[in-house]
Amino acid sequence: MIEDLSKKYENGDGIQDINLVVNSGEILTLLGPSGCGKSTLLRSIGGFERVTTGRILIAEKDVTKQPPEKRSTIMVFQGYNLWERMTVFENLEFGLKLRKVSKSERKQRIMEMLTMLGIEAMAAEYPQQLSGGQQQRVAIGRALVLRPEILLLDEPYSALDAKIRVQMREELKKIQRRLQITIIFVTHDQEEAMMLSTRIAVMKKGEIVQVGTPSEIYNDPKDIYVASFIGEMNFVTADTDRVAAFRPEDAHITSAQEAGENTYHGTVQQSTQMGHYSQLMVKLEEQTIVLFAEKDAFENYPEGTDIFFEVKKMQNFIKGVEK
Ligand SMILES: Nc1ncnc2c1ncn2[C@@H]1O[C@H](COP(=O)(O)OP(=O)(O)OP(=O)(O)O)[C@@H](O)[C@H]1O
Repeated sequence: MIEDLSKKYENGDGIQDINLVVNSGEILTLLGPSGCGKSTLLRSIGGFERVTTGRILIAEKDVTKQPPEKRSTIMVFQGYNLWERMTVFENLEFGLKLRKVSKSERKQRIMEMLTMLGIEAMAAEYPQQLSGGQQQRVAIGRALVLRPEILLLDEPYSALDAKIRVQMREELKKIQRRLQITIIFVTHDQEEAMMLSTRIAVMKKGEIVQVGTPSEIYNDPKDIYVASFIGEMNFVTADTDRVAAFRPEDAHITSAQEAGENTYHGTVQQSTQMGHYSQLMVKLEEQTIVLFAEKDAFENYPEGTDIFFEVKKMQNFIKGVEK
């Protein structure tokens, strides 16, 4: 649990007014653009920052002033920081030795962990002999073998290519379920957050703006900032203090004859087949919006075509709160 936490660097940057309850056994993602304070919050939880105000409690114990090694958290940093001169086995063994775990138990725990991560055959190899994905597994294994209550991951997949990232996320979810561990995960990638999280905390300029399940955040964003950060959102009509918005999938193409109350009319500016669907960029009077349509729709609506579409679910936001 985090209470009224702030961390101010000397230059005035940092995080403030952070209140957050992390539930045991969940994957909570801190999501936001670069510089919004995700890593600062994660490092504070892990004990790597001296916080300015507020408290951090883990299982009701106040750990705010405790060093990292006294906390039941383990942090995996972005660059993994594997020890290059140690084998994979030794990388995992180091922390166990410090904790005075017996040799036989060390071996058993390490081999169990490597097997769970599918890298048991690499136990005797050195980090630089491994692929990026394998190194990432070693870093996670090195943390998990110490059996933390909370695993802290700072953009762990940012160095991996798209396909491996997806695979790693699935693996992480499986491991998390199996070990029933709590994970706090930092990312700026909204798709990654949607895929992985039990809940997402969306951050902006050092503060948390909304916390909720992926579907709560997606279906009921609190303000324009959250709405535009997660998924596609079209902002259409605006009166002096409100903006109306809809997701591309909440609109469907119709015709002039069928036009009803929530029907809009525009001109197709760009028509693209995206794979299993078509994407149409449509110019309205003032804005350009995005529509999704069935796979072959791009052929029926080439650039320059007049198009009518009906919006099924419109959301309203107060203007200016995104600033
Ligand atoms: N050690 C530091 N000293 C001074 N300012 C810092 C320090 N670390 C971070 N900051 C500043 O604090 C703010 C939050 O940084 P932080 O790294 O937590 O953001 P982030 O959301 O994790 O972004 P990124 O994904 O780029 O790491 C930024 O404005 C950053 O420049």
